Amino acid sequence: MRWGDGFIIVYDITDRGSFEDVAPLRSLLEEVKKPKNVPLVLVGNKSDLDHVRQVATEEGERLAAEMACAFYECSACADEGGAVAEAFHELCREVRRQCICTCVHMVVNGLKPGCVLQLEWTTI
Ligand SMILES: Nc1nc2c(ncn2[C@@H]2O[C@H](COP(=O)(O)OP(=O)(O)OP(=O)(O)O)[C@@H](O)[C@H]2O)c(=O)[nH]1
Repeated sequence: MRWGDGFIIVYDITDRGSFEDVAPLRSLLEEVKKPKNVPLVLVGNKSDLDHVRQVATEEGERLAAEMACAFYECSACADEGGAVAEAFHELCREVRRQCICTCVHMVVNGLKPGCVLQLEWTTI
């Protein structure tokens, strides 16, 4: 988990336990990936199984708002609306936004002596 410019946290909308694991997982990410504000997208998977849903869409939206990240519900099995691809595209956009913010911050505040600037992202 030490490598990665951005992360998608996926829970299963039919499994409340997986939703409850999101917040601790996010805290762990923030701890491991310093500085803060890791580019993140929250995804509720298995939206085709609405009849056995245990997590409401609004709960996912609320958690994403608390985590200040984008939120999608999708189905890996029936991705008719293209939400899976959109979640990945949004993560790439967020990585770019934060990369630009880091550059602006360093230009405004100056590079500290001995500071190593490593910027990298992968084009998909
Ligand atoms: N109906 C439905 N099934 C899915 C979806 N995504 C994954 N699955 C199914 O869920 C099962 C577990 O999928 P895995 O990819 O192994 O994921 P996992 O992390 O082991 O997930 P769980 O076993 O559900 O905790 C498989 O049978 C998948 O086909 C989805 O969007 N909709």
